[in-house]
Parts: sequence; C-alpha cells; structure tokens
Amino acid sequence: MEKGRKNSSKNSSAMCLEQFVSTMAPLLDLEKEAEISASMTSGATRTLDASQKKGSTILNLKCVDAQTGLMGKSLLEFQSTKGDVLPAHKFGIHDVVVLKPNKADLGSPPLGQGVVYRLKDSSITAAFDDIPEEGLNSPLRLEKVANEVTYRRMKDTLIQLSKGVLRGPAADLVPVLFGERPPTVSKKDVTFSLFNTNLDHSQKDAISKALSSKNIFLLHGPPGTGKTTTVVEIILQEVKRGSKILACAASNIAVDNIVERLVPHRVKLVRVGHPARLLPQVLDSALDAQVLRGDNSSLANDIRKEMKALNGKLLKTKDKNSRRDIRRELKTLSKEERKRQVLAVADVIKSSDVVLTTLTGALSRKLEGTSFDLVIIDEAAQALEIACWIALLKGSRCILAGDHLQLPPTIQSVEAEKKGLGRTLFERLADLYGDEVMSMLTVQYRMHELIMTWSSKELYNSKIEAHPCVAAHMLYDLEGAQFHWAID
Ligand SMILES: Nc1ncnc2c1ncn2[C@@H]1O[C@H](COP(=O)(O)OP(=O)(O)OP(=O)(O)O)[C@@H](O)[C@H]1O
Repeated sequence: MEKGRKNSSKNSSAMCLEQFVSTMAPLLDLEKEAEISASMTSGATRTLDASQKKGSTILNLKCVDAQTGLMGKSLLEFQSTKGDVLPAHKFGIHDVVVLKPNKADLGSPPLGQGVVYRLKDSSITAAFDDIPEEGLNSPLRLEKVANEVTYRRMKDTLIQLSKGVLRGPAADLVPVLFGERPPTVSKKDVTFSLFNTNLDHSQKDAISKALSSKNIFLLHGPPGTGKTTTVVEIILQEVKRGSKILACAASNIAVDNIVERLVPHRVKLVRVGHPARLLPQVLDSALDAQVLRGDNSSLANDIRKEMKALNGKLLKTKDKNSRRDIRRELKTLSKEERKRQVLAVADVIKSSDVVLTTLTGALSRKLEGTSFDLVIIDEAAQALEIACWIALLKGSRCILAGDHLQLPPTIQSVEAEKKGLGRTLFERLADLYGDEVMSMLTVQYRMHELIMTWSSKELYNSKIEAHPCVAAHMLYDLEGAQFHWAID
C-alpha cells in the first residue's frame, strides 16, 4: 500500500539532536501507554474474566507438555482444562507472556515469563528460560504483557543521545544525520566484482554509491525492485573489504530473510535474538546455537557438573569446616562458570563479520562494547527513528534501505502519531539530502507492467520499469495455479 507523496519541508528534516530528544521522549511515553492499555491486563481491566474477554488473558489452562531443547529454553504447551479450542484471544507468536496459577490475584508474581512460540486453535506453546519448579500440575493462566524492554531500550537510547555521543563509535555520524555536517563520499573510484551477477543497472549503481559513501546512504527500493537482494550484495562486498557489519530491521522476519540469503555465501555471521522468535531455518546461525558449539561453553558445562557434585556433597557433609570449604569452592566455580559463559558469547560475536538482529536487539547486553564499521537497516521506512538510533549508535557509517513512499510504521497513540512519532529517519534524510545520498531501484520483478504503471506514475515519477520476466506475466502463467470459473 502506498501513501501520498509528502510535502515535508527541509526545515523539519534538519531537526537538531536536542530538539529530537525533547520532542520524542514524551511521544514515546504516550505510545507506551497506548500499547499497554491495548495489550495487557491494565488498571481498566480489573477482573480476570474481563481480561479474558479483552483477549489479554487465557484462563483455565493445563500444561500438557514440557520439553527442553530449544537451545536451553523450555517449551511448555498449554491446553484448555476442558480440552476444547482456546477462547478468542489476542496472543500472537513472539508475544511476551507470564504464567500464573489460574486463580492468583491480578498483580501476583508469575511462575515464569516466556515468549509465545507456537499457536494452534486448541493449544499455545511458550518458551521459558526454565521450567517453573512448582505449580504446573494445577490450573494455570497466561497473561499477555506489553514488551516493555523495547520501550526501555528506546528510552535508554534517547538518554544516551541527550548526554552527547562525542566519544562513541557514531561520533562522526550523528552530526551528519542531524544536518550539522554534510555527508561525504570517497574520492577514489570503487571497483568490485559482483557475487550476484544477475543484478540490474539500478542495483549495480546503488551498490557503487553505497560502497563510496563515508557516512550515510539511502537505498530507495519501491515494491519488488530487489531491495533486500541489493542489501545482501552490499553486505557481501563490505565483508570482502574487511568491514564488521551490524545488519538490522524492525521485524524478526526481515532480519531472518537476510540471514537466509547470506548463509549460502558462507559468511561468518551470527543471528542475535530469542530462539523462539527466529525462523527454524536460521536457528543454526543463532547466537545460542553457536555458543553451545564453542569450547568455552563445554568448559562451562563441565563446571556446572562439578558444582552439582559439590552441592550433593554439601548436603551430606555435617562438619562445619568442610561445609565452609565446599561453599567457598562453589563460589569460585560459579564465578568461573559465569566468566566462561560471557567468554563463549564474546568469542562468537568477535569472530563474526556480520551480526544480525532486530533494532531493539542491538541493545542486547551481548553486544555491549562491540562497535561496527557499518550499520545496515533494512525496512528502515517502517521503523521508528528512535529504534534506528539503537543500532546507529554502534557504528560509524550507515546504510538505510526502504521506501518512504509506502506506509509508515504503525503507531498506536493517535496523539503521538499527530505529533510526529511516525516520521521515519529514512524519510527525514530523504528530505534533507535527497539524491545526494540516495539511489532508487528502478526495475521491478514482481508484477505485470499494467499493475505497476499506476504507482510508478503517481509515486515514482514514472521511473519504474517491469523486468521482461514479469512484464507480461499473467496469473495463469504461475506454475500450479488452477482456476475455477463460476458461471451463473
Ligand atoms: N537482478 C535481479 N534479477 C532477477 N530477479 C531479481 C533481481 N533482483 C531481485 N530479483 C527478484 O525479485 C524479487 C524481489 O526481490 P527482493 O525480495 O530483494 O525485493 P524487495 O524490494 O526487498 O521486496 P519487497 O518489495 O518485498 O520489499 C525476488 O524474487 C528476487 O529474487
């Protein structure tokens, strides 16, 4: 879906950093409040039944299966105690949920917090860090909670921006993105040989400009023009040049899409994110999977075994001095185990040329202290500007890919939207610098020429052409398509 052409003035695009922080902080609070009241058991929903009617709680559940295996996470499957289909609800895959005894008070502490992993008509499966020690044999309920981590991370990023970022990795990038310093490009011609030799002229041109950019490049990709294909080629070229890259998008699916396309090229990459939120086909690239395969992780395992044996010994030992010695040894081992775990994660991150995560995932503690030569954000025109900054503060150069002429990100708070929360960084920079930093892909590979013509004329100055492989493509050309004509 396309939105109308914007008439944004250059002035509003050249918003200064201080203005950005002071405008966005209250808007973020409004959005958080709107999301909380829409999604969870809020003050307005004072009874459990009302909360279930609203779709934010599922009552009367029983745990029918508990499995470990998703990289150390435990998958618990719940069904209705009556064994029927679940009541109507608003739980979705990847939502954060808490598990509580069915009748516990609304504000009572949970047995555990997890992430929805699988949803069927009659069951819901969530991934928990550990299997709760008790309470699983009694009736249970699941409550959907607002993902406050996302807001906390955006707020933390605003605070970081407000304190000034003069010494961080993005010290030279920030002034360019706020219009205080002009963007620059390399004076030397860039030469490269393509990994994907099928790329068209507009894609090659964009790659050349992206590789020449010293701080910012916007890859403008109208629908089906191969934006992600081009992003993947840019990543491959940058890895070849020796860059360390942080590749992000607002959604998990968009990140996984890039991972899937990079894997065949045998790039050293790692996908950072909760395993329950990743596509099964990219799990092998997940940080947790790679950590489990590492040397430090098996050392940590050995230490855990040793600690288990010592704990057993502690239970049997009566002598005070021996007990003190065992406790001391346990403390040392526990410290060593934590150290090995941290080292195992650091090893994987350090040895990866490309780290891929969602924008909010970029503020994961696992990436603390890691900086990047390049931050690439796909689907940047569907991401809040504040969310982009979470990733941007980790790098000295950035490439944003997206299409600011399509729908902007969804904002729950009408007031926050009116006041500009939904205005994206991509759009702001496109208005601020235009073609100086931007290149548009102009060949589309998805639709018949006639379908494309309207949007091309209305939104893209008639610059889009259909590739011959789709220009005259009809539905009945699709392999396996069957048509049944209804005749009155
Ligand atoms: N140069 C090319 N030659 C042939 N096919 C291509 C080329 N570039 C892209 N495609 C094909 O076009 C389709 C769309 O590509 P891709 O997913 O990269 O586009 P996109 O712009 O990211 O899509 P979206 O509009 O969903 O954001 C894919 O099937 C891809 O293989």
